[in-house]
Amino acid sequence: MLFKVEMTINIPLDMPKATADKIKAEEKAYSQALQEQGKWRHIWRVAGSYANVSIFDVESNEELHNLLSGLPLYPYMEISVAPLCRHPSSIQSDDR
Ligand SMILES: O=C(O)C[C@H]1C=CC(=O)O1
Repeated sequence: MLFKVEMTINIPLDMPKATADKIKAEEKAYSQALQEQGKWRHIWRVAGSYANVSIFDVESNEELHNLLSGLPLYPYMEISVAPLCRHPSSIQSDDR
């Protein structure tokens, strides 16, 4: 199941830089592990914003929820999720 996920990050201004840097490093490792597993298919920075648009490929809504709620930056994110399905005009031979 494919989902578009938009994440906007709002780290509190009073969070110490060392703390923020640690959480960001954990987030990067978590994200890259999921990308290597094929679950986090795409991640794009939204130009001009501390936000990303991502594509996830998971087995269920529950799996997506568990992955997203495990993000180290999750407490500081606004997240929106949209389910995706195949576009009838797509020339791709599969959903990749
Ligand atoms: O920077 C972001 O967009 C937030 C977050 C998502 C993946 C990652 O490495 O950081």
